[in-house]
Amino acid sequence: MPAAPGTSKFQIDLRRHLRAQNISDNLVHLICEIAEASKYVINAVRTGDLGVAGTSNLYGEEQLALDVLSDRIMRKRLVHSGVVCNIASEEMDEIYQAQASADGLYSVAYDPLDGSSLVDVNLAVGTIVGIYAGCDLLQPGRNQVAAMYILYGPRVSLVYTVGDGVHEFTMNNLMEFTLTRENITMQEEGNIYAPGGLRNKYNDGDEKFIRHLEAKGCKLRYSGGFVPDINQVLMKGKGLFMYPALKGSPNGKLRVLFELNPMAFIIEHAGGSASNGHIPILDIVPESLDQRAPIYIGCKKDVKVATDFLEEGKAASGDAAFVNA
Ligand SMILES: O=P(O)(O)OC[C@H]1O[C@](O)(COP(=O)(O)O)[C@@H](O)[C@@H]1O
Ligand SMILES: [Mg+2]
Ligand SMILES: [Mg+2]
Repeated sequence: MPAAPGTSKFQIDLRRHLRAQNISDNLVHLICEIAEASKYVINAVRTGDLGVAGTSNLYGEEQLALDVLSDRIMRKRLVHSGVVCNIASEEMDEIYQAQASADGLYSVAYDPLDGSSLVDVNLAVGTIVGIYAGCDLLQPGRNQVAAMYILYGPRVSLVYTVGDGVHEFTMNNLMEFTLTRENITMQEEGNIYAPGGLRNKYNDGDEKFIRHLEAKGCKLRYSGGFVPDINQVLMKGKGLFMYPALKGSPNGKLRVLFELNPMAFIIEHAGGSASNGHIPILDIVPESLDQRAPIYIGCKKDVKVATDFLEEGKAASGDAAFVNA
């Protein structure tokens, strides 16, 4: 008996898997379009110009040619998908309206190439996407209807959730994404940690937390790429990634809309948790496109221990500023 189209004993493709989820045809189409766009991003990463673009993004960070090219690839695909209302990108200064509000449309917040500065040293990078129903992009991340990332590593993988399990697809020799892991789940606690930022700028609670992890014999696994570092915690199902508030940077470095919300949505649906140190990332009400927040994300127990150390550090220092951080 031949396998049904799109499936075989070994291969279930992305579109077929999405169609089995309880989501609209427009959302199936949108996620497949983003997957298609990633094939052009891969080509740019593998062969594109590594120089600077001569421009900067809304954070004042110098844009690489790859940032601008990846952003253009993603935006063009989203506009032509016909199902997108508003677009926000880490590489654009403001919201881009693809079409006026109408029923059945979605809005997309994305980082087209996270970790782009790692390409010239040949480390893994990725694209991060959060999807909302309708036209409002300044919503709490808990309102996302889908989140996904594409990881450009030794293998190209795509991870998505529409709120019913977290699933991984890997690109095959025909550049098709086929199912490789389904309903990925995190353990309660783990033994790896990815500590972002300069340690000499850590606040007391975070410094004590790291020493606790080292005393426990946890393994430091940090590449400087948010997507591969999160992917490692997710696929091993254990450990946590953190990019805390730093002395002089009370909101850390990573961006709520483009990086934290999509990853927090994925990790929570895999049974993990994500906090800014005080509340779940997904409960933050974004006030601006460029909003940043500290993040502790991964196994539930590991995140809880991190926030407990933060509370202790806050109480011990009694620092009013710290209390309100
Ligand atoms: O170099 P640092 O300060 O540890 O920051 C690393 C973090 O910054 C990032 O590289 C930011 O990525 P982009 O600015 O390229 O989007 C993350 O991928 C990573 O987690
Ligand atoms: Mg980024
Ligand atoms: Mg980026």
